[in-house]
Amino acid sequence: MLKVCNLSKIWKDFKLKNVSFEIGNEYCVILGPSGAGKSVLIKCIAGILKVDSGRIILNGRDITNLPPEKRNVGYVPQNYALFPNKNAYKNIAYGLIIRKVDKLEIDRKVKEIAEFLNISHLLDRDVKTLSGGEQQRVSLARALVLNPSILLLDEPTSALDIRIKESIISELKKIKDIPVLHITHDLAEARTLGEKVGIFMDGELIAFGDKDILKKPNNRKVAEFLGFNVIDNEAISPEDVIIKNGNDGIVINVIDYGKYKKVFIKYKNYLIKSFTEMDLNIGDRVGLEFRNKIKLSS
Ligand SMILES: Nc1ncnc2c1ncn2[C@@H]1O[C@H](COP(=O)(O)OP(=O)(O)OP(=O)(O)O)[C@@H](O)[C@H]1O
Repeated sequence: MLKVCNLSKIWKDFKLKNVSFEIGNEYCVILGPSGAGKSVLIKCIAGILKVDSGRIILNGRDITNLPPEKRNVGYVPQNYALFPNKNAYKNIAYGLIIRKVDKLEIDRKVKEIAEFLNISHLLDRDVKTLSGGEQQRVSLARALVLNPSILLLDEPTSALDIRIKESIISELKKIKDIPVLHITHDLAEARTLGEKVGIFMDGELIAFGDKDILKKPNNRKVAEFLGFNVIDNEAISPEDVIIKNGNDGIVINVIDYGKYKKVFIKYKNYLIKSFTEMDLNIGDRVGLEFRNKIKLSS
């Protein structure tokens, strides 16, 4: 279990402010826009950045001031950070060699983890010759082979195309027996993987809980970040804005996704987003019905 209590890291132009949350052996996705401080948070937990205040407790052990190698965390950075002059096998084995694990045991562990991540056929390859998705798997294997008490993933799929991304996501779903903390700006990833979900903005964790928080935002900032329409103090998902004949608003933009369209409608002083299969054009007048309104606390 990971317990983060009142964590702060302060620079002149950026502050990570009193971040607190807890995760058990579950998959937690922290979602936030670029620059929110997600990488700073994960680097503090990995021990790459020193915190200014607060505590990090992993399985009951206070790791706040321990060096990275003493924390037993598996950290997969955004750029994978593989050793370019070693093959995949040596990259994966590196941490075990440093720990002076027996050679035969290293071989067994490397092969076992390579099989788990479907990279057995790549072990002899120089990592420079591997694709982004393959490098990503090697980096993941290098972290997992050390039996970490937690896996920290910094935007693990951001550099991958959609097909590779889906296959990495299915590998990530297999990790069950340790907490996984995955940071991303991709809402779809949070929906697919997150058992727990956090929303991080301007250095603050502004929402945290079960993945239901993605469907039921409790405040305006969260609702807007998740793409909800916000009218007065209510949030309405674009799927819950029903377009019909009438004269409530005027279409100001249409994005055609083939089977359906995303439509932007000027309604009173608001810009409303909705999806429709109707054949609408800019300038059309439409009627609107709002379903499943969610009351916002602020
Ligand atoms: N060593 C540092 N010194 C000063 N400021 C830093 C340092 N590292 C990060 N920052 C600042 O902290 C802020 C948050 O950066 P961070 O990389 O955590 O964002 P992020 O949410 O991970 O964004 P992205 O999704 O783009 O990676 C940025 O404004 C960044 O410039």
